Amino acid sequence: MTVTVPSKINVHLAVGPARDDGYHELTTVFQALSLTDTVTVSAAEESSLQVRGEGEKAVPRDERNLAWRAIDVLAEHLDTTPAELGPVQIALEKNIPVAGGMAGGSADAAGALLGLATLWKLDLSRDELTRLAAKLGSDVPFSLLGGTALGTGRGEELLPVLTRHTFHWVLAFAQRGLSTPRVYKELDRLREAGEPPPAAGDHDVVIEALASGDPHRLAELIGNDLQIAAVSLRPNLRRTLRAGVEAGALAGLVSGSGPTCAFLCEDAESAVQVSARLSGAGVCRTVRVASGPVHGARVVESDGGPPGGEPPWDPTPPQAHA
Ligand SMILES: C[C@@](CO)(OP(=O)(O)O)[C@H](O)COP(=O)(O)OP(=O)(O)OC[C@H]1O[C@@H](n2ccc(N)nc2=O)[C@H](O)[C@@H]1O
Ligand SMILES: Nc1ncnc2c1ncn2[C@@H]1O[C@H](COP(=O)(O)OP(=O)(O)O)[C@@H](O)[C@H]1O
Repeated sequence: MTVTVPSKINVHLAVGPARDDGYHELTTVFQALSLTDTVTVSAAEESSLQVRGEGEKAVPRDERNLAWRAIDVLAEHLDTTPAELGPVQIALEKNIPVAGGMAGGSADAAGALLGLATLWKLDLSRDELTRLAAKLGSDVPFSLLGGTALGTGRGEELLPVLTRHTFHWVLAFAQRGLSTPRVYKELDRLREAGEPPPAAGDHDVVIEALASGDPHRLAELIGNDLQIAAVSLRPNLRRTLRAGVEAGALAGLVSGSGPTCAFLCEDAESAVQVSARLSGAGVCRTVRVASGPVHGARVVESDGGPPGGEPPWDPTPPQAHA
């Protein structure tokens, strides 16, 4: 059973104060991008986890791996044990940077959940799968859903946003990842020390700009409250952000908690040009071109049965209005 899962960027990320449970209340606009991980799950004699590709050495191979934890979450939901469900082999083909603010671990978790639910022919509704996804992490429900969505709560409460237009992005991967909790803590620290002005404005206008399909309009509105914290921890991100715009992008921002920088480009051709210039600028480890929105976790190859091209749920959930 093979599942592809998108990465994400937050075109808008407004961070509220820390809650009693340690999470921050968010208003965010997610967009799923064409840079994807592939998760393959199969019944095996013995359980195993293989990881190949981008950042493979930095990915945990034990029970800390989010894809692996999907087994425990499914077993708990079914009131059984992983041993009862049977040994499985999980293989991750990674393209999404590890600890890069693009939800790579979340993507693998969503892919494993969908893959295992399909492999084991579990009768789970979309809502059930989404609830299980939220147990694995705040971003995992979005990795399942994909597209463009408004996220609230800790990021797990989603309202899909209808967008007919494709946007073109250039992604600058950094040498090393950044820890998400560390970046949230740094924002708290900066706020205690003097309240940096919010970078993210009003989400409604961002959704309108997405609906208009006009990248120039969107470029003026993208913003991420975590950017100042990521830049405080990695000051050289300032140079990367500047270099993307100098290379011809309309605007750039840190993706989620960073350190990946995402640059919005006028069109596909411009994205290729910007990526070539940015590669030559020597301000990051790797440059990739991606577009969005794309669909969420999707079974692309199943053993025996027809490929489950669409998720096994109602494809038209309620939508936010632009
Ligand atoms: C910042 C964001 C923006 O989409 O993405 P990434 O940069 O990680 O991709 C997310 O909020 C990351 O979501 P995710 O990576 O799933 O986080 P979780 O595993 O749920 O939480 C990890 C830790 O991040 C902090 N956290 C996460 C979400 C949130 N709303 N408030 C928080 O303060 C908490 O310290 C938590 O213990
Ligand atoms: N399948 C996975 N792929 C990548 N990282 C994983 C995975 N499972 C667990 N992790 C852990 O989660 C951390 C955050 O990873 P990731 O989801 O890639 O970044 P981010 O939260 O910045 O989007 C990593 O540093 C790694 O230790």
